[in-house]
Amino acid sequence: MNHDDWLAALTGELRRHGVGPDLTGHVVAEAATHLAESGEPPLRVFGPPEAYARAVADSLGGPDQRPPRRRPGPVRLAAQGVTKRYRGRTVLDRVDLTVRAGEIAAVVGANGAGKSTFLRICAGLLSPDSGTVRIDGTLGYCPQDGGTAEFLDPDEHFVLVGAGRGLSRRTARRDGRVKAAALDWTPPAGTQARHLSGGTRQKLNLVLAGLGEPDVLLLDEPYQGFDRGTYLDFWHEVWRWRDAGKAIVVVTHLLNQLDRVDIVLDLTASRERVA
Ligand SMILES: Nc1ncnc2c1ncn2[C@@H]1O[C@H](COP(=O)(O)OP(=O)(O)OP(=O)(O)O)[C@@H](O)[C@H]1O
Repeated sequence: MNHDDWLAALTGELRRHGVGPDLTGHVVAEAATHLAESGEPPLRVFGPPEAYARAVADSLGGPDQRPPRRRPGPVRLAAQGVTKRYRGRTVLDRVDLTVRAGEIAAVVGANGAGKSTFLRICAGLLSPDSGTVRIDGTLGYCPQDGGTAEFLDPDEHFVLVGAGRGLSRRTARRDGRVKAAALDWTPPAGTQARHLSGGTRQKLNLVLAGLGEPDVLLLDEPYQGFDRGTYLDFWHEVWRWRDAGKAIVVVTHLLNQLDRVDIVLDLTASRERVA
């Protein structure tokens, strides 16, 4: 089944499941973008259109559809009125987000909606034009790409980042390797990051984000380049973090993940609302 046939079938299935025309258009456009970017066959990326449409429809069904979880704890991340402009163009307009210990928030929106910008502001790497972000606790950040040092091998990354989080060399290496194993990855000793595949570098990025068990995890589309098995491992790791009382923010543009999270911040919708 080619991309166009799959997208046409998805459109029909979404409508059959009672998804409205606007949201159907949005979901189909997102899927088309992802397919174009990944270059993979649609059946491999999303599965059969009827199953994907059902998952999307289920994810709109409200809290009953979500996996059971413990009661959330104290507020770990509080973003209020975050506004960012680039060359006079408003990318983020008074965005609010509150995430408590034991909660997962998804930041969604079309390409260019400002998801990465918002996460970089939350990570303290970028200043907002107005608004505030308060983080209570330690922080781990997994960038969309480029978070690794080309000439260091994975163990050297663990030691370097671990040192910043107060871990001894030995503990950092061990923690890094345990977290890598959760993603079904054995870091090769002596292989510099520049020689790792894109998906493997993302695994390294993700392991680094979680090193030392920070209280708040900011993950910017961390699963890009992951194969299907690793992708599932990734969500198990995120749920484990949630059960351990972490506050997690995951940037994504795949709507079929929304039933896996507790809070959804749709930046497209927020911009449309204030327009
Ligand atoms: N440093 C910058 N200078 C000017 N414009 C920028 C800068 N960084 C981002 N932008 C613009 O701000 C908008 C939001 O970018 P951002 O990367 O946050 O979006 P995104 O939602 O993460 O997109 P994607 O889904 O493609 O990753 C885009 O239009 C982008 O071109």
